[in-house]
Amino acid sequence: MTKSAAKNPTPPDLYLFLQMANIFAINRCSSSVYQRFIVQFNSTQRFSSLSSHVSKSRFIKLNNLRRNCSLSSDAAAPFIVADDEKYGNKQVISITPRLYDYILANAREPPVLRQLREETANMRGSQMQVSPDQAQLLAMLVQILGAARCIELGVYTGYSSLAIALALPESGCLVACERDAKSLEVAKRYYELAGVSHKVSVKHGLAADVLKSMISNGETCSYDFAFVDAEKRMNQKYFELLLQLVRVGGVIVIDNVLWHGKVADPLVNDAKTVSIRNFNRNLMADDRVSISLVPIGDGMTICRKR
Ligand SMILES: C[S@@+](CC[C@H](N)C(=O)[O-])C[C@H]1O[C@@H](n2cnc3c(N)ncnc32)[C@H](O)[C@@H]1O
Repeated sequence: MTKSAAKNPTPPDLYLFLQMANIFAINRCSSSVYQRFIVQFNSTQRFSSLSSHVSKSRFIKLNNLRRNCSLSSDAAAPFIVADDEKYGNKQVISITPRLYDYILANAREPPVLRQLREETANMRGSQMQVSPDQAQLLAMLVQILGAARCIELGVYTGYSSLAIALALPESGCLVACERDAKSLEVAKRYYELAGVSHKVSVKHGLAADVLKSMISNGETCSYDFAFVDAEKRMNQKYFELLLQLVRVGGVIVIDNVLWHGKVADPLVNDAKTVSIRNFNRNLMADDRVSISLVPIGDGMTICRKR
């Protein structure tokens, strides 16, 4: 116990607050999660004087009391879990806005992707787009695999599919599946602009139906890479169909597996969150694939078919 903690012993409510705060802080310290936590804590009415006015910097400082953290006085500094046996004394950092700016400044984004991102920024649903660092990871996976045949479920205006298409060889192909015709028009325009439309086979329809028809067409085990970013409650179904379409050694990447941190929050039990949580749990036990959950963007799990 530190000297100051000994002088001012932590009241039980504050201790509870700090324990809960720690749970959130080891996830991404996004302001939305943080704000929700404050709202939930407020609703208990047991600590309103603290919770209604606590600032993000205060939150981190409070947290700091309970852990041995390395933290600069700047509230924008990342939260670092250190010297904690629960985490094997590893350093695990959260992504603050300042650190995220740095990550984005170190992500390479082709000018045509940037143009698409900027055009989409004013459109409804633009927050659904993968981030430039995620797109860079997808392109990297395609290149490492030497992938020639890819599938994407959930195109929206085409940001992630364009990143994949740009990484494919000239003879490569991407089956890009989307149910919304309007956003597909934007995607098609950018495939043209980027000179990759010959690589992209656009499928306007429901993802599961498109996958089933590909299986019926005898395309099983003929794809190298798939990216899943469509209806979240359908992830398990998509995964089962994609396992048939992807070859051994091929890769399936699923987006939004952290679902803004809600999967780790036992108080959140809406249908989408429960579905993603169950999907993640099933994947853990699925020995048909090797897996790696990467905390990039909203969380992506990379699965390699065994
Ligand atoms: C998260 S967004 C995709 C974002 C895209 N990957 C990008 O980076 O720009 C999800 C998209 O999936 C589409 N979608 C949702 N359910 C679908 C389904 N059952 N079949 C096909 N597309 C679907 C939505 O219309 C939406 O455009």
